[in-house]
Amino acid sequence: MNDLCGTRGDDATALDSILRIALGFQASQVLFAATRFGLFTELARGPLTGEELRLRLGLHPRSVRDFLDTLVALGLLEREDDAGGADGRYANTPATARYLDRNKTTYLGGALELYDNRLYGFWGSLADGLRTGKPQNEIKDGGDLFSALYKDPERLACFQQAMTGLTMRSADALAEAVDWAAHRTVADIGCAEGALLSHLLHRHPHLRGTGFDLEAVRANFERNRELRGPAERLSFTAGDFFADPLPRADVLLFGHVLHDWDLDGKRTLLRKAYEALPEGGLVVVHESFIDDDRRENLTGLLSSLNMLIETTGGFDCTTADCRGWLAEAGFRESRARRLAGAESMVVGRK
Ligand SMILES: C[S@@+](CC[C@H](N)C(=O)[O-])C[C@H]1O[C@@H](n2cnc3c(N)ncnc32)[C@H](O)[C@@H]1O
Repeated sequence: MNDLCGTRGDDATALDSILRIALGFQASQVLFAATRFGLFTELARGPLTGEELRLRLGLHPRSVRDFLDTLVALGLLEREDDAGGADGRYANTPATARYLDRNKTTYLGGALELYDNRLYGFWGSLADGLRTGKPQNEIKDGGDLFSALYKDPERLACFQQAMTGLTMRSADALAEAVDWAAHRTVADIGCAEGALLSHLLHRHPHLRGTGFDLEAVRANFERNRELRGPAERLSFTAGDFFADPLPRADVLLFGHVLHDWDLDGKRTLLRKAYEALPEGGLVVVHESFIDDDRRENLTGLLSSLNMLIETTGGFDCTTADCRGWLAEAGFRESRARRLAGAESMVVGRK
């Protein structure tokens, strides 16, 4: 009989990997707590001993060493041990310095705050979602995700910052993967704060850009434009992409928008993009597309389950699915390409 004391080496590895998945919530909570305490922002000023950090963050002495060394083991902090046996000093890694310091424009913490405050709890009822096919968030009893989120300015701001942090992963890759020199105008449909547009316009000074999103987003967009610019080439158009025509531009971007909607919604948006584009114009869809074999891109697959939790009909798709819908909408050619990490894009040419 195979009991825990008698597991062989390969069984133990298999068991470890099951346990790592089962206890994944522990690592999430360690990262959420560190973000909530502002630990990475504190360390952005320079390395600190465990005791210095404890005092700055107002933590109890009992588990602080375990907490900090867990972050080291997770690859989220570095620790330099003092040769003389005194307290080691903790420092950010290059990645946590870049993405988890609240004072940097590359801060991803908005997304972590969203996962911590909203998704962590909602995912506790994934099984109910799988049984009923219904969302498990604020719209559990009906309604639209964005109207629900945007009723509360704090939740709106948190969601928008999260979107910025997530989408900026692909900003450099997008600036390079499209032949921008052949186009003069770009509109980002469902642009959120518009950080991606700012980046593209700075990288390509001949481009003019329009952000298109719900009226509720305007103030955040304008604040972000003041921060990042370029104000003279970047405008905002308020509208509802199902009820209103899309803005006319040479290139239309859809970032993490298609996956929010059911198949009819996706097809409608691509058809409207076709209508708004000139001959030779491009539609660029970028999100965590699932790999065509539906085995590898765990981020894309989990994102699709997240659409079950968050929306009434949304789901993530493969690049092959998206290219098929582009062909149906009339686009004469399309191509797919990896961007950064789990993100890819599909480009269709009218
Ligand atoms: C998941 S976010 C993606 C934001 C951004 N494109 C990105 O990649 O991070 C979806 C965006 O679509 C906007 N949106 C939702 N419904 C909309 C509608 N009916 N018309 C226009 N924009 C809408 C939301 O306000 C939000 O900014």
